[in-house]
Amino acid sequence: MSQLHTGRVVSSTGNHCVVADEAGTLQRCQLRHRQGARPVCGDRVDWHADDGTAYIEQIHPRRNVIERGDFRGRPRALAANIDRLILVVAPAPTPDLLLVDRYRVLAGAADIPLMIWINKTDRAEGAGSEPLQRLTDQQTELGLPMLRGSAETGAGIEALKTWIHAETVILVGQSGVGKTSLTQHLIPALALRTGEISEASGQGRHTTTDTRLFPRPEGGCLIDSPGVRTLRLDHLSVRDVAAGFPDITEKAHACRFRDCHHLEEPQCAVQSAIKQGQIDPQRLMNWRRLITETGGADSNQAQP
Ligand SMILES: Nc1nc2c(ncn2[C@@H]2O[C@H](COP(=O)(O)OP(=O)(O)OP(=O)(O)O)[C@@H](O)[C@H]2O)c(=O)[nH]1
Ligand SMILES: [Zn+2]
Repeated sequence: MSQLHTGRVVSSTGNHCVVADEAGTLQRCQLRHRQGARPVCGDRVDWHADDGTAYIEQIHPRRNVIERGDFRGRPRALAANIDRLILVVAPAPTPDLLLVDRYRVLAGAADIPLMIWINKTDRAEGAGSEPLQRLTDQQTELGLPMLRGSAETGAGIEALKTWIHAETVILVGQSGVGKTSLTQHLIPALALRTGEISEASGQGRHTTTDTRLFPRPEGGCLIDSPGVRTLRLDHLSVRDVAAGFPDITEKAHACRFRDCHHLEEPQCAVQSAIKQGQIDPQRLMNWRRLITETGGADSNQAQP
């Protein structure tokens, strides 16, 4: 048997994938065994060449994996062995706060720290919008990291680089917020296609259609992922949702009823915290919605 090589998956279609070695040399590989886990972006794999074809022999155990629900709600792995999830938002398109909460839950369930990067600070449009303000207030109240800047002007990028340093970081978020532009800015040698509308060709926007990992010259890796409209979390548990809402979960301990739904029960500590401006009422709405989606015991009463 020829030599066994080890590398990191930079892109995958399931049965086929591209693997990078330490030096960044790319190798197209295919799966030897069709059963079992499919390699995803960020996986470490062993491969070896056989009759001119490179085969994946095994996927190394994953430190963590980001899974989202497919159209039927079944979990689908998106990326593995991630150090940090960067949720990119922008003044425009308007931030979707339910989507933000979905990502907070997803990151918590995979045990990956989440930070928010507010992009396009060079643009006036939408800069003082209510959703963006709410989002930053929430992030501050939750004590979670947040940075801002521009992939266009480079503002704030140095601070972002300090955060990323040698980590494997995935950029996620709505379409058009600037994930590919940021990737481009952080790895200038790349020539990626961003959602610029080409006047000359009139062909409209190019958007990212697959998840791809790019090693950074300074160390670490950046994963660019396609923009999403929503994120299904049916495969997660009520406990995962609760962990994504520490503000609500902590207050709920002081509710009079242990099974309080934080609706109109007397002495509800969550409702009091909302009245005192300590919790954004939208967080409670999103909590209820996600608890229902994950099939919580509360589901029949926790309808929004
Ligand atoms: N003014 C300004 N425009 C930006 C900035 N970042 C990205 N854009 C523009 O926003 C548009 C969308 O950028 P992309 O990088 O393609 O966004 P994306 O998040 O990768 O989008 P998808 O691939 O669809 O998920 C492009 O026209 C970019 O030039 C920024 O910081 N400032
Ligand atoms: Zn309550």
